Amino acid sequence: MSKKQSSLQLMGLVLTQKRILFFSILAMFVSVLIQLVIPLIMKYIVDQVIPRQDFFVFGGAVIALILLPIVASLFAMMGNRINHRIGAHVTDTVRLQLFDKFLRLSPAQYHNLNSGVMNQVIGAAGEIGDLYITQIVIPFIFQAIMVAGMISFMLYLNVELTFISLFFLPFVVITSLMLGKKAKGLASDVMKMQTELSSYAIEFFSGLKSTQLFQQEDQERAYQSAWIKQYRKKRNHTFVVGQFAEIMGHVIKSLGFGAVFAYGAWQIFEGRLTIGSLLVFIVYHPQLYAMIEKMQFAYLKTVETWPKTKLVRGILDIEVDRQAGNLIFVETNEPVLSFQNVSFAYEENRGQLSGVTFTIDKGEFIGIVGESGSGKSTLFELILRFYKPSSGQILLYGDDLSSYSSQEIRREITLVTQEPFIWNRSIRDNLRYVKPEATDQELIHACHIAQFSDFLTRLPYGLDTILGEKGVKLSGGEKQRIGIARAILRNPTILLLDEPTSALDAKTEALFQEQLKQTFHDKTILVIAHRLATVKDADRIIVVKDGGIDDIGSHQELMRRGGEYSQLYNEQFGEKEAP
Ligand SMILES: Nc1ncnc2c1ncn2[C@@H]1O[C@H](COP(=O)(O)OP(=O)(O)OP(=O)(O)O)[C@@H](O)[C@H]1O
Repeated sequence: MSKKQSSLQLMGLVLTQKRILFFSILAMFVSVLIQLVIPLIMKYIVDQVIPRQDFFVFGGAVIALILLPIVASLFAMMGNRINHRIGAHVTDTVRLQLFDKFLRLSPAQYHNLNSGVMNQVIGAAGEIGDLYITQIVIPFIFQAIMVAGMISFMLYLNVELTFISLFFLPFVVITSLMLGKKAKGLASDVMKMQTELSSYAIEFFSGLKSTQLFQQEDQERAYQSAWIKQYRKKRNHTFVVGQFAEIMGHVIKSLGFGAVFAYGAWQIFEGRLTIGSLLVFIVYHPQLYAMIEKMQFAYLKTVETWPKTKLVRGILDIEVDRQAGNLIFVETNEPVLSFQNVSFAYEENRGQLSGVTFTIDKGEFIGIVGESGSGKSTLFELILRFYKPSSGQILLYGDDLSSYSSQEIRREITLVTQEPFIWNRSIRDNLRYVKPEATDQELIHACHIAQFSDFLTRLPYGLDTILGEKGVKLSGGEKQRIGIARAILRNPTILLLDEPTSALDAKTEALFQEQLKQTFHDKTILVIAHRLATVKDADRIIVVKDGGIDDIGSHQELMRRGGEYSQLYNEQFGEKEAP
């Protein structure tokens, strides 16, 4: 999507409210018209009613002068209320659009985003809708109408005096443009600092234990205090720029007012202008500049809001993969999973896989081993389509993985990681997260296979026990068993296990494996493990080395060949125990 299209989207959101926008414009227009008419009534009183001493008309005109501003402000209020509704609509819609986009980002995309960006963007959506659209964009339209109306009336009354009044206008424009440039740079710096703080706030509590353990409280405090100091400096600078714009506005307005008054008086002396007309100019001139000041403010705010609008647009413009889809894997005689000369790198020269080729048949139990950082988890990331291979093909039942949507793939393939994510909700909710319609019986059955039942029965609130943020109230092994129970509930065609039992004791792990093989006897299971005992009984073991496949075979075959696997095995169990 091009930038032009997404910026149109924002205005498009305003236009979806065109019915109420019409009433807002109407209300503001009536208010503007009344305000423009008031000085003309004053002119009429001064030039015609007072000289005629017509007290009846005078009384009526004075009542109109009192009532009209009240009516004008009522209409303005009505317009503002509608504008707020439009702004709220824009905010809500943009927030939801952003959230939908966040939900669809791939790891490659969100790893590049700072974690504070989410806070910033959600806040920015509020600013764009509530402040920018409501208080800047829509009022700007009326201010422009009002300025045009005033200038037309002024020209009609006296051309020379109008030009004198407008003489100072270019100065306002020049100051705005100059200050706008400065304000834009400052706003961008302020936004970057706010994003930094949001990220820091997110990390702060996760890292607090380490901070205390390594006694780095002073360092954290120093970081905060440096941030506060720098932030205050930038904010002060922004404030000074704003104040400078205000002062310049007053100076220009006063100079203009003096010039209009002096030139108008001189024209009265010469009999070329009535007192009433000068009165109109005296009222219009400050009003005109007040409107222009507001437009200047709108410009500066637009410039200030620009980095945030750009950020929101940037997020909305990120292209995401096709997510939805209802294709079902059709089991064929083809291997369930096949890597054909697959290569991939997260970043240039980082985390490379190259020329990976292997085939897995339905119902196989496959172990994956290799040194830390060799690329084992990356294989799973590619299977689940969190990343795409840079070359080669991954086939599912003979079809290229790219012909399935990510939803279709993740419906059939499930991953259990070493540290499953736990929500600060009950055990029931954490389990049902993967299958909302699961009955308690199903949950208990899954917990039984995951060797979690004993723990569950010891809890006073059972499935209703709340687990704390990120599962802080659970041990590593308990968290892993929740992860395993979730996978069992999903009942996938292919189960990927990435060190799912690393925190379990050997006895519990053996019990779990036995249960797993029984329950998933017709499914394909791939297990990554450092502890070779976990995969020793697998049908085949894939040995990964430096981003490539070193060897594939059963435990006995690999031991006989005496390669990387036998070395790893001997390191763990000693030469004596090797078969
Ligand atoms: N998101 C990422 N961006 C950049 N590089 C990454 C990313 N994730 C992993 N890597 C790199 O890719 C390489 C392979 O990582 P991977 O997690 O697949 O290894 P592994 O064999 O599973 O390691 P371990 O046994 O320690 O879990 C590593 O060098 C790692 O630093």
